[in-house]
Amino acid sequence: MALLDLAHVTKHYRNTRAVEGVSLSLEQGETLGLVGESGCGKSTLGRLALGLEEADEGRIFFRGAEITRWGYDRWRGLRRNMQMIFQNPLSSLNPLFTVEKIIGEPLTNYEKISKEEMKIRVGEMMTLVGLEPGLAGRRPHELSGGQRQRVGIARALILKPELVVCDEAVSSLDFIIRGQILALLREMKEQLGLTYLFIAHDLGAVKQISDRVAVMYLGKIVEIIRTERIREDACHPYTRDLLEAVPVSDPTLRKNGKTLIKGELPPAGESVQGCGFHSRCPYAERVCCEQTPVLEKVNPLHQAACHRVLRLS
Ligand SMILES: Nc1ncnc2c1ncn2[C@@H]1O[C@H](COP(=O)(O)OP(=O)(O)OP(=O)(O)O)[C@@H](O)[C@H]1O
Repeated sequence: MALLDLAHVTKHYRNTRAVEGVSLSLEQGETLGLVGESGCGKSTLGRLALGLEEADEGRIFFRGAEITRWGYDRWRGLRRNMQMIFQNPLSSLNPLFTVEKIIGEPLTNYEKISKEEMKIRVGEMMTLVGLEPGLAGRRPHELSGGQRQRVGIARALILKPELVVCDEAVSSLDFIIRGQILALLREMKEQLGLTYLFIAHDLGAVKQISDRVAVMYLGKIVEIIRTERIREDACHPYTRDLLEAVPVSDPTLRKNGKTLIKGELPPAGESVQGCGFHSRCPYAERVCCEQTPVLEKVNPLHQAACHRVLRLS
């Protein structure tokens, strides 16, 4: 049984179709990467998975139990099992709190424990994520970017959750620190038996940590593929474009989460007839402008939503 299942989940904001009929499963212990350009709906999908947003349509299951319309009290019980690691720790960590208080806060919210026990558990967690004990009394602005992200990770993991959504968790870090934090996330996953939904606009980071990759475009999943086969087998033209954009080592070529893909995204909220990618796709044919392709199996471990690919396979 999957740990998390999303079935035909849709979320629209007033003018924006953020998530459109997405179906996804996360197996216990896997890391599923979710990649796509800024604004394609990745964070909304992550928030829906954690019950931080309510779906307009579709169903969400955790360990087979439907949680789509759970009220606050039932969610509170489940939420300790589901945590989030954010992109910008400086804005997600309370600037007035010490490291110890930030990491210990979920414990005081969910468990009745003494101050001494809290200190011990926070100390253990700090050691686990590679933070010196001497940093316990510091505040977020007194830490480096990498240390702050370690604090965010420690806070997310202190309740020993099962599912962790990492939302652009390494995107604001420089290359070396990014590698260290990815290594830490991998290590924590092994030690604590975690399952990750790893969200990023950068396929390079996603590839380094994920078992499978789900590619999102304009609120829809357009391809799901095992990471080890992505270079060889990825067949959706959008995924191929993302792959082409990966090896760019010159940071000036990749800014603000934008890839080097040609053409513009249709305006947010605009309903697109046919395949959402057709206006940017070099292979688009008439059918692509008229009919929306659905996500179908290319083989048992690979799905794609593309008229051309499905006709050729
Ligand atoms: N609370 C909200 N109210 C209105 N529109 C929203 C809200 N949250 C997200 N959106 C819109 O929904 C779309 C998807 O946003 P989302 O943040 O999920 O995308 P994303 O792929 O995570 O992009 P980014 O990496 O830039 O955060 C965007 O057009 C965004 O402006």
